[in-house]
Amino acid sequence: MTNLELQLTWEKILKNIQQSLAEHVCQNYIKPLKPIKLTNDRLELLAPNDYSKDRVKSRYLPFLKDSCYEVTQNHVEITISIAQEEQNDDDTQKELMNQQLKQIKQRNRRTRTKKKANDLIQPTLTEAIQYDTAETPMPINPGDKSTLNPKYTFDTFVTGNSNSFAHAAALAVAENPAKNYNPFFMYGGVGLGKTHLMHAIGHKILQNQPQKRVLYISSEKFINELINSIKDGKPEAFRQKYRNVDVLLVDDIQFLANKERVQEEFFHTFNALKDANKQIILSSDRPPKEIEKLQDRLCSRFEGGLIADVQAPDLETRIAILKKKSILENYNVPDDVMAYIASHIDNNVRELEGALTQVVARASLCHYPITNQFAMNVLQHIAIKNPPKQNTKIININSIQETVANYFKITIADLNGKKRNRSIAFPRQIAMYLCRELTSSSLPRIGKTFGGRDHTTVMHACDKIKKQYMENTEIAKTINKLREQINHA
Ligand SMILES: Nc1ncnc2c1ncn2[C@@H]1O[C@H](COP(=O)(O)OP(=O)(O)OP(=O)(O)O)[C@@H](O)[C@H]1O
Repeated sequence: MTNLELQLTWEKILKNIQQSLAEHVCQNYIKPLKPIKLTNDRLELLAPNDYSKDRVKSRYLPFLKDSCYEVTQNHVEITISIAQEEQNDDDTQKELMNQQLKQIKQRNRRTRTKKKANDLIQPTLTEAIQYDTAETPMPINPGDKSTLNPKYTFDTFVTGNSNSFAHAAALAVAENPAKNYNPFFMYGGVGLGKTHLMHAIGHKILQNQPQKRVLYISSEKFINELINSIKDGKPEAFRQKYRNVDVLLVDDIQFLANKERVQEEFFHTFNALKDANKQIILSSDRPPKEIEKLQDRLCSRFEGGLIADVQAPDLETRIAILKKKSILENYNVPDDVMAYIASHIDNNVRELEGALTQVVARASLCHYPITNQFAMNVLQHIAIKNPPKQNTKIININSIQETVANYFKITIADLNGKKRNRSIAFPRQIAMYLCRELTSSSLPRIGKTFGGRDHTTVMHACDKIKKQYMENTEIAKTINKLREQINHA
């Protein structure tokens, strides 16, 4: 089982257990558990501490087992251990943070007042330690692509009205670094492709000039390295690294807001690179003027080059992005499903791609065909912020039974009854299959509604109808018609 599959299955288990346990129990004891491994007979979980572990073991294990069975159809043993390392990591980080804070305070006492040192360094240090305490500046070699994501190139970037200017500007910078547009500053909302374009510029420059030193870095990492270089008493290593590159790309520069000491250092790095005719590329979630407490001298430097904004893509572009992603990832997703997803997630490409991945992963995990209805079910769980805009009918086991019974001119009592002749058994199996496909009901729940049948009967019906759906066009047509009626009746 891949990590993604494990996460998806765990999500389902969580969803299922919410029906049986109080919300505060789920929130406090079940959700903090982390799935490590799931096999046919074993689920390994990590609890955040001893207390949680004991509580879950003594009170909630049967619920976890039941939910696991409902989702996987396997009876599993559940083992819970404590996230020891994370605990240790936390302690170590706190300890390290205190040490670093102490050292920096001591050093600063020599040159600044104690109050100023605290004001300037403390927020930076605390923030840096949240990310990584082990960042130390390593110089970048000519032609080194290791800081670039190979997937983020101009070839894989889809253009539309929302990003055509940023794309054209990025391409111009990549073709002629440090000529006309220096710095190049991109801004826009979350998940709209700024990072992608930055990496694309890096790749293009290295493609044209393989000996260039190109460094992409998030501002968090930049801050970490700066803190560590101060802590280790090696500010030169930091300067060497950043001032010797040909192209410096710093992502999410808005995180420099409020961090005086980091801004100071970045100001000198910026000047050194600009003076040496090196290209600087920056991204932010807002224009320079709107970055809080950004020194005026930095703000005016950021505004001194080319600024491009990236907007949320329109529907056509969103569909094109999903098509591109499907080709790149080898997904087989019908056009109408991509259009459906694109019409429901409209302001974040990362979420858009995430939705596509979820639909594909869940379909493959549950062996369902990818249909609009299936996508709708998945999106209901993940697109809470962007609820489906069109009127969507409530579909449940009863409404499916009603449609199927009408279609085959039998009664709901027949579907739930004991008769096993083909004129009843076949519609019953189709109805079970559609319940599995169009609702999030578990096999046991479907079996129970269909006259108290066992979950294995439902499983058998679903497998059988699915096979026939693939092999027999008449049956496929019937099922498609029924789906249509269930969705629009
Ligand atoms: N126009 C596009 N064409 C193809 N993929 C895109 C496009 N825009 C965004 N993406 C994809 O969407 C995801 C998020 O994009 P990216 O990380 O570049 O966003 P961002 O603007 O940097 O967001 P953040 O502000 O959160 O860092 C990436 O996987 C990226 O490849």
